[in-house]
Amino acid sequence: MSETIAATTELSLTPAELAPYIQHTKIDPDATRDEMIAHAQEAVTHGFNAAMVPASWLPVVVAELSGTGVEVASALDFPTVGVMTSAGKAAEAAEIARLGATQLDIGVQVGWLKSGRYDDFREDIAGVVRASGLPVKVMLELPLLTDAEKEAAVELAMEAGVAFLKNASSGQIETANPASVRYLVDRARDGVRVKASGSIKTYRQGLELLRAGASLLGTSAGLAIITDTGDEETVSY
Ligand SMILES: O=C[C@H](O)COP(=O)(O)O
Repeated sequence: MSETIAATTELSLTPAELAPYIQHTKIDPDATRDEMIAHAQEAVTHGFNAAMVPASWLPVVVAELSGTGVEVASALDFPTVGVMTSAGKAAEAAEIARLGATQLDIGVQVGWLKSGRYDDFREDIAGVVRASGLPVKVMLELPLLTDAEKEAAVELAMEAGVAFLKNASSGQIETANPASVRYLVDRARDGVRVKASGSIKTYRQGLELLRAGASLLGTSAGLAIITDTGDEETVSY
């Protein structure tokens, strides 16, 4: 996995050099077996950090990526994000690990946080960390939270043992932006790192997020990003 990048505006990478930071994501519900295999092969060909795929496609993708060094990531309780029971999440997490994923993204129960159920919120995440034994990336859905809830969510997630803090699950919640990345980077400790996610579509956008301190970029536009020459493109958040 890529090393943490110190937040710096000096970071200079070509579009192709962003590949080792990109989690190449394919979560379309109608993706076919051939498309999932092609997706895995793209991850190898272009040197992406990981192929991120639905759990139901893990057997196919794990077989395709065996011995390549490309991480196989999956997500549970997605795209609904957070609403499965804690027991259901833990069971699915164990199954995802058994199927050969090497990383796992998970939603959080935002409503429990907002209801003050902090112990339940933490244990919901911790149960997945324990059951999977995998590095867990927690999707915090920052725009849905008040300032106090953001502070609590970050702290409780780290207490639960996550490996990565992630600003949001998708662009429907938040377009990944440097301010959210810096917010998480400033609070991450004990080796916890930050994954940026949500409508990352251009090279310039990806580079800005890495400069803000993100260690990984989750995106379904990996191919477009590494071939993007749009230096002049402006990014609005
Ligand atoms: O973590 C990865 C996200 O699901 C990426 O989705 P997106 O490219 O549609 O924003």
